[in-house]
Amino acid sequence: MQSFFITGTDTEVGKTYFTARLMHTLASEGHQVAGYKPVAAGCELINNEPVNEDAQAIYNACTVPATLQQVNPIALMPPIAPHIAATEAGVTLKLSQLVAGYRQLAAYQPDVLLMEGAGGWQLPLGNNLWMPDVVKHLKLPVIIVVGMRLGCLNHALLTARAITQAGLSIHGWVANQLTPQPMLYYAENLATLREAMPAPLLAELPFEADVTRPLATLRDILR
Ligand SMILES: Nc1ncnc2c1ncn2[C@@H]1O[C@H](COP(=O)(O)OP(=O)(O)OP(=O)(O)O)[C@@H](O)[C@H]1O
Ligand SMILES: C[C@H](N)[C@H](N)CCCCCC(=O)O
Ligand SMILES: [Mg+2]
Repeated sequence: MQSFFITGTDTEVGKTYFTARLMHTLASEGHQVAGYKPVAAGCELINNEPVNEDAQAIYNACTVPATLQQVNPIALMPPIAPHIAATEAGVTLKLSQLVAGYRQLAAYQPDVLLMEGAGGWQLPLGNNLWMPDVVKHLKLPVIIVVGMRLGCLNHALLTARAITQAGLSIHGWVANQLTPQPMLYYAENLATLREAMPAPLLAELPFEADVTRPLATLRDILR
C-alpha cells in the first residue's frame, strides 16, 4: 500500500478536490483506493447524522467498502477551527483514535490510502495535540496542494519548511487552479515555486468542475 498525507497552503485551496480527483483517476486505472478525513468541521444534518462535504466527496471516490463514518470518524457541526468545534461539542480529539481510524481503512488493503488534513499544515487539535503529530506517528510522506493565488509563495515555502523540520518527507506538490482564469503571472509564480520548493512539482490541476473525471497528469503521481 502507498499512502500520503494531503496538506495544503491554507483552508479552501483544493485539498479535497485533489484527493478526490486523484482517487477517481487511480480507480479508473484499476487501483483500489481509500481516503481518510479524520477530522472535519462544517456539517449538515442528513437523517439526523452530521455529514461533511469533504468526507462525502472522499467517500464517493473510495473503491473499498468503507463506511462514511470510517472515512470521517469525527464530524463536527460548525465550519470553524476543529479544536474549537470539538471543545464546543465536548469532544476530545485523541491521537490513538485518529491512528486507529487510519488503520481500519488500511485493513481494507487498498493500493492507495490518502489522508486529508483540515486547514493548513499546522492545525491544532486541542490539548497540545496537532495534526502533524498524527502524520509523524504514521510516518506518512506528504503532498502539498498549493492553491495558486497571490500569497501562495510564502504559504507554500513555510509549509514545506515546517514539514521538513518535523522530520517528514515531502513527496511533492501540486499547483491547483482555484479560479477559471489563472492568477496574474501564473507561469512566473509556478517557476518561482519550482525553483524554491524542496520537492518536485507532481502536477498542475486545471480549474474544472468535474472532480470525478480521471486526469492523465495524475496517473504517475505514485512513482
Ligand atoms: N481545480 C479546481 N477546479 C474547480 N474547483 C475547484 C478546484 N480546486 C478547488 N475547487 C473548489 O474550491 C473549493 C475549495 O476546495 P476544497 O474543498 O478542495 O478545499 P480544501 O483545501 O479541501 O478545504 P478544507 O480546508 O475546508 O478541507 C471547493 O468548492 C472545490 O470544489
Ligand atoms: C471549516 C473549514 N472549511 C475547515 N474544515 C477547517 C479550517 C481550519 C483552519 C484553522 C486555522 O488555521 O485557522
Ligand atoms: Mg477539504
